[in-house]
Amino acid sequence: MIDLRSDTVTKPTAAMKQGMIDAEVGDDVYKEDPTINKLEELAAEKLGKEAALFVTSGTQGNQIAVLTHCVSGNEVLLEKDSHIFYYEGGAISAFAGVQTRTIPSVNGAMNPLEIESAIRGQDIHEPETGLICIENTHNRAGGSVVPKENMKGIYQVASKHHVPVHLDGARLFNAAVASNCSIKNFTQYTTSVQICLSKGLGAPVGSIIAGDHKFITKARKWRKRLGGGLRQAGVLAAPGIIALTQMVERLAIDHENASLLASGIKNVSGLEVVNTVDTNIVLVDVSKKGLNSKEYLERLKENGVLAVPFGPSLIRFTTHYDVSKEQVQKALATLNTIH
Ligand SMILES: Cc1ncc(COP(=O)(O)O)c(CN[C@H](C(=O)O)[C@H](C)O)c1O
Repeated sequence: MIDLRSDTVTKPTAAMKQGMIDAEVGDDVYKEDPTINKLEELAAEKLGKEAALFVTSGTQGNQIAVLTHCVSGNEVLLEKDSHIFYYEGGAISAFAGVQTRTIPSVNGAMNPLEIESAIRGQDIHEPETGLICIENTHNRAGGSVVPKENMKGIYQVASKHHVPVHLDGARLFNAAVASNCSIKNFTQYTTSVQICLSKGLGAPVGSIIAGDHKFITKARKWRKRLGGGLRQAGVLAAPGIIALTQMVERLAIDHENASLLASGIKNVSGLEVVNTVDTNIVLVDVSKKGLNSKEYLERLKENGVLAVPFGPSLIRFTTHYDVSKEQVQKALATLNTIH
């Protein structure tokens, strides 16, 4: 099977597995796991923040950030197709007791003026705006890079109104590599940031959230309340260290493979690439094949290629560490055989 469903399917490298075996461990609830401490220090430095916290997933990281920034009854401004809104099971309301107010975007970039006009709280009838969330790269926009200038504009508006900004940076390293710039160019315009170790960076488990010391202290308590207190989890932090130190630059290969896939699909009749391929995601409209996305994916699976539905006639291909250029070329040959 050529698995293009998601970069979440990446398996740990041999170096990561060896690191897991060799990891020095301790009880992280007492902050005594040296490998987790090393990962958190490394991540904080790379993200340009005072402190960081190792969490079990991007969803947990995002939800802990909302719980830490907000109080129940707050309103959270976020992009209308963002992961926090679209894919986290309503956790933002279930756990934090906040309401969401979605903002449209162009390829994930929301208009700072539209955000400013949505900020509320002065009137007795209104909820206070507790948080503004950005997503970069933007998954449902096709892995688009949200320009740092746009993030700067949003951060300036948020700061003027004393509202924190949380960045869902599940694929932020993809944005930095695609933009050929330091990740701090993006994180400088955030109060807190979540990055995934377990997607394109290849770690088996986990994410990092980062912010100032006060934020991370509160976030650590929220993680404990959610049953996320880790014990000898250095065995999982070790591959995370390798992810941050050895797996970033190679994301460019995933981007090249996505561009190769997209340009090949342009020659397949009945298929239409609908996103500008900034990073490792290709969105394809299959409606001209006379099939819906689920039917088309079934045909694909029968022929050894996996992808995911992204709408009634839209499918998503995601390139990653475990799919080679040759496998992308094989997948293209398969796409040419499906009618
Ligand atoms: C932008 C963004 N933020 C957060 C998350 C959540 O990360 P996890 O909870 O899966 O670790 C994801 C995962 N995205 C997954 C995928 O793309 O296959 C699915 C949709 O949940 C994400 O794309």
